[in-house]
Amino acid sequence: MPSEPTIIPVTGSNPAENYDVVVGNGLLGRLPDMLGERVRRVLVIHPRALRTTGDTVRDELAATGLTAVTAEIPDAEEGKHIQVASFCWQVLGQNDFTRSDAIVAVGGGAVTDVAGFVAATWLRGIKVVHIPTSLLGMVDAAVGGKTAINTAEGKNLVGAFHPPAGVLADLDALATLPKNELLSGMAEVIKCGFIADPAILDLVEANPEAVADGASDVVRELVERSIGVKAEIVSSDLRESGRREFLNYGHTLGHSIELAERYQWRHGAAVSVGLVFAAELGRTVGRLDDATADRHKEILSSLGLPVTYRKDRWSALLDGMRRDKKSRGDLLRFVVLDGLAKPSMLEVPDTSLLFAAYQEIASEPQGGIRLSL
Ligand SMILES: NC(=O)c1ccc[n+]([C@@H]2O[C@H](COP(=O)([O-])OP(=O)(O)OC[C@H]3O[C@@H](n4cnc5c(N)ncnc54)[C@H](O)[C@@H]3O)[C@@H](O)[C@H]2O)c1
Ligand SMILES: O=C(O)C(=O)C[C@@H](O)[C@H](O)[C@H](O)COP(=O)(O)O
Ligand SMILES: [Zn+2]
Repeated sequence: MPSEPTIIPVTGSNPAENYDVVVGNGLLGRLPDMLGERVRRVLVIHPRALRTTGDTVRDELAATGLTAVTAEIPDAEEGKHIQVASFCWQVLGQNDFTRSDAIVAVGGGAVTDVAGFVAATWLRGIKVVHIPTSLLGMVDAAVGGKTAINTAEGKNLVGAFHPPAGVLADLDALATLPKNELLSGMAEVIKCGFIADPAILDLVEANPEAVADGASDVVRELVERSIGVKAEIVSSDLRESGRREFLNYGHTLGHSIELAERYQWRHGAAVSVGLVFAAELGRTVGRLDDATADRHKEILSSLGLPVTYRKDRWSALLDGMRRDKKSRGDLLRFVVLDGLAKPSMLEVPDTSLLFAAYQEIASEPQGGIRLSL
């Protein structure tokens, strides 16, 4: 017997920004209702790797009488490029998409980010529904309305806040997700554990095998708890004027590593190192206790996620971190913990503090683990 879906509501400052994140199995039949009655044309954006899934979604929509077309885009970070957005704008234009039409994103976080960006910009904003197919997409990228593409200078440097009309997190998709991708998504799950819901950490530590099995009840509970953390935070601060910054825990260094690695590391792998760095920074400035700081390295490495980064890249990493969105002028700002589930901001005018924390995670150049396909 398939279990009932769980519905996690996200609210905005006006009712047009309210939507549901549905978690469960076999959810595709809910898509037409989520799109709403006025939609006539739908563009399904998917990566090459998920052509069959994209076609299934298109056919399902066409069977309900909608005009449904697909746009196949490059896989992973190669999709988060201005030329890919431009290609999607061209498809929308050639198919006469109006303001009452919609986009459906089918794929991992890279796809929901770029498809969300296309939806935010086409005619200054049309509806988007996300169908995340990776763990990371389900627990993080598809929820909250941040959309983005990368530029040569860094990660997510161009984007908009554009909440979806709904999210279908269909756990059946995890059946084909490679294990390293599932574990990469666990970095964001663990982030949620450290910033807001320590029960997540207990669950991961108590169930090492189930965590690596996308069909397990433990994974479902982790998905729901992580979405719960994100939904609660973005409902109170969609445009990141305050506590939404806490969701960026581990990302200041993480994004800089992704750039330094020319996006050959998965986001979750880079965030894993970034989380350990942020914990060391918290410890270095005397805010975070040893046990909680050490727990970062222990739990992430128990999943095979990387917790060190090559020591010869510091200067490039520092350069990349200056372009982090939390920076203000010359001032670098980091999310640190004052204790478990007590995130706060740390302004760092003196980069020697950062260098000291970096020494705690620095390894010989061959020491990094590559979590890419
Ligand atoms: N907008 C946000 O709030 C937010 C939050 C977190 C991360 N992100 C972004 O999300 C991206 C990372 O997302 P990701 O980890 O999903 O990476 P991804 O989208 O690059 O997908 C990883 C790989 O998994 C494959 N894949 C996805 N679903 C699959 C499935 N069901 N079966 C088989 N293969 C599948 C993809 O084709 C790709 O090769 C980054 O660009 C990151 O910046 C955005
Ligand atoms: O939703 C948020 O806010 C986050 O920071 C979640 C992050 O996991 C995510 O990677 C996000 O895309 C990072 O945003 P950015 O503003 O640092 O580009
Ligand atoms: Zn992230």
